Amino acid sequence: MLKIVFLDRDTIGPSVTITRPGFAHEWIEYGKTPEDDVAARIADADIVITNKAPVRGASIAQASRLKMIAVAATGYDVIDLAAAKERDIVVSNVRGYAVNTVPEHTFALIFALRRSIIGFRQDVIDGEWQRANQFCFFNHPIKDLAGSTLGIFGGGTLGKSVARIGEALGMTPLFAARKGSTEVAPGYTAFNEVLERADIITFHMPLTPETRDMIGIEEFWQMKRKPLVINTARGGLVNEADLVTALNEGLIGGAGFDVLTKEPPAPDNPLLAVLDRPNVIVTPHVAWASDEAMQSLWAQVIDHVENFEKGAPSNVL
Ligand SMILES: NC(=O)C1=CN([C@@H]2O[C@H](COP(=O)(O)OP(=O)(O)OC[C@H]3O[C@@H](n4cnc5c(N)ncnc54)[C@H](O)[C@@H]3O)[C@@H](O)[C@H]2O)C=CC1
Ligand SMILES: O=C(O)C(=O)CO
Repeated sequence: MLKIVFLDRDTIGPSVTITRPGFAHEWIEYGKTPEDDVAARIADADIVITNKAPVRGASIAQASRLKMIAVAATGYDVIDLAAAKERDIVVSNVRGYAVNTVPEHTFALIFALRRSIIGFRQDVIDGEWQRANQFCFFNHPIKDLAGSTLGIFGGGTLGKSVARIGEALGMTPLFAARKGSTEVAPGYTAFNEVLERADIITFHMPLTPETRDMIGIEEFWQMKRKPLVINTARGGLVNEADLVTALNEGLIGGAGFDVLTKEPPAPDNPLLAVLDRPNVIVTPHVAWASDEAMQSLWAQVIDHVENFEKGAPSNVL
């Protein structure tokens, strides 16, 4: 009987019904699994399910029965793919489930920052409006999205969905070509040109060795229009210390981040020092977490596990 170990049930919201595969199996479920405990917990597993608990090479090496890793997410940066491939371990991820939730969260951050919602809300709480003695109170910038340029880095499922919403709002989406690439595919714009022209920059690509620290101080200086910088993809794409420098030096108009290099953030994360600014919003990695999306994610996880058991693995990385 196949033994299935689910490492981090608690990262999937409590509203989600955790269904199980239809074939006979042994099921072991943990609420969360610290990185140091992964190896011991998967040591005799045939199938591992993980959302964010990292399955690195050292753990894979000790898991002699491991045949499949089902990633309960689109991003698979927590898995050592090379080590899994070497052992012919199937790794499947979930695709397309976040096509509404992540773009909607992205635009929630964009709207809030572009219209200074956080600052205005605080002003009313602090009594500023009441003291101003006029029917409205201007204290923060407000800009329309219509007519603005939306720079999108990552032209897959989520990048395309963000572009569609942007177009519906009267924005001009520009898809950025890969950093350092001399060729610009049709439908894409050179990386540096997007940095220069965008009023809003948003990331929708995986974290890989190639994309880590893709945006640092050099790139912030190229952002001529002082854009809002939104990251609902992965922490690590943007260098966080440089982001804070860019905010301090006024190189960008604001930052909306759903993802950080370490989650939850370490006490020395530089972004923690600027959280109270009206042009900074950090949400706790919840862009994916609409009820609808999480339930659909779980249905895909079970499909991939069942397909693997039938000998027809799906969404293989
Ligand atoms: N915050 C959240 O809750 C969530 C975050 N995500 C993140 O969003 C990312 C994108 O998701 P999808 O659009 O569904 O994935 P996708 O696989 O459909 O699209 C990713 C795109 O990034 C491009 N890409 C890969 N490496 C690149 C590079 N070096 N430079 C430029 N482009 C590159 C690919 O060609 C592809 O077009 C995921 O990898 C995941 O990390 C996904 C779901 C939820
Ligand atoms: O699907 C993803 O990549 C997520 O980050 C959700 O956990």
